[in-house]
Amino acid sequence: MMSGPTLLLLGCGKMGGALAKGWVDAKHPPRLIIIDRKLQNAPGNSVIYRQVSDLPKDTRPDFVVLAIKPAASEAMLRELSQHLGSNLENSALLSVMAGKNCATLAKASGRDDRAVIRTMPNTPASVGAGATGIYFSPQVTQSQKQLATELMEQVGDVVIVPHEDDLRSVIAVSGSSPAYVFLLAELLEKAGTELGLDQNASRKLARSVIYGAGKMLHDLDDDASVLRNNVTSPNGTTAAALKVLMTEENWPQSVRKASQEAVRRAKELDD
Ligand SMILES: NC(=O)C1=CN([C@@H]2O[C@H](COP(=O)(O)OP(=O)(O)OC[C@H]3O[C@@H](n4cnc5c(N)ncnc54)[C@H](OP(=O)(O)O)[C@@H]3O)[C@@H](O)[C@H]2O)C=CC1
Ligand SMILES: O=C(O)[C@@H]1CCC=N1
Repeated sequence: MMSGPTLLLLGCGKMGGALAKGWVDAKHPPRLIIIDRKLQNAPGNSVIYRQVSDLPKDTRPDFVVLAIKPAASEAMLRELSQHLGSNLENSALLSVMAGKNCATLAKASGRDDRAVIRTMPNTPASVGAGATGIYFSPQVTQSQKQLATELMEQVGDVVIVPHEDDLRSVIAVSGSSPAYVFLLAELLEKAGTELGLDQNASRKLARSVIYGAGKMLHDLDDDASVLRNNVTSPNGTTAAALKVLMTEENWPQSVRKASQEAVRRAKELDD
């Protein structure tokens, strides 16, 4: 990695906190300055302030990382640009927010031509196993692109997308979807207990299978369908179960509809 950037992280909640934890635990941790109302969320080696007005005025971040709710972002950026003045001149914005496009964020930061890196990470970043989609606005320099890519690669896999709107599809595929996987863990655990297993045993098995299947998908090159077929003995138990799940109106339709709903909501948030 090039010399570590200074990050000003706005918001250290679920996503900002996951990134901060991932970065602090990474091989080349960036210098982390955090603004969050809940002061207790800062991981070790970072500096935290409760609000923009507490930040030293000579702070010169390489990246302002926006991890607050989209609705709060413009006001916070306006306040930051007034507070830091010319010290914000060369900073790029790095948004992880599901909403607010590059142009809106640049404008709120006081410069229409501000470099904006829009990303869509996910909470597995907290354990270095994240997946992030990145879009670079035309103003982002080559060295900013490299720094931002390396930064997100420290907490997982990175995909760079050519169009800003592609980030909505990234939200559907990897931003929101850890929640579906956690839901699957909940449902498997519940099904196991309903079938008579002790709850702790069911919980352990459900969590372990998702980890194991995830590790195979991560470590092996085989298509997911090949891995699925390897489990599916002809006329066996898996075939019987998949007959239910793979019926068009069950998982295929549900996953398609859920993805479309995530994209619809992302469009609403994206003004
Ligand atoms: N959660 C996820 O899995 C993902 C979230 N994102 C994006 O990340 C962003 C944040 O989401 P998430 O982390 O879930 O939300 P959280 O509410 O958990 O985190 C936001 C944090 O910022 C703080 N905050 C907000 N405004 C201010 C302010 N003006 N001054 C100081 N602190 C402030 C909040 O404090 P308080 O609670 O007191 O308001 C909170 O601690 C969203 O834009 C979302 O789209 C992207 C990918 C995945
Ligand atoms: O639910 C949300 O809006 C955010 C974006 C992706 C995951 N969480």
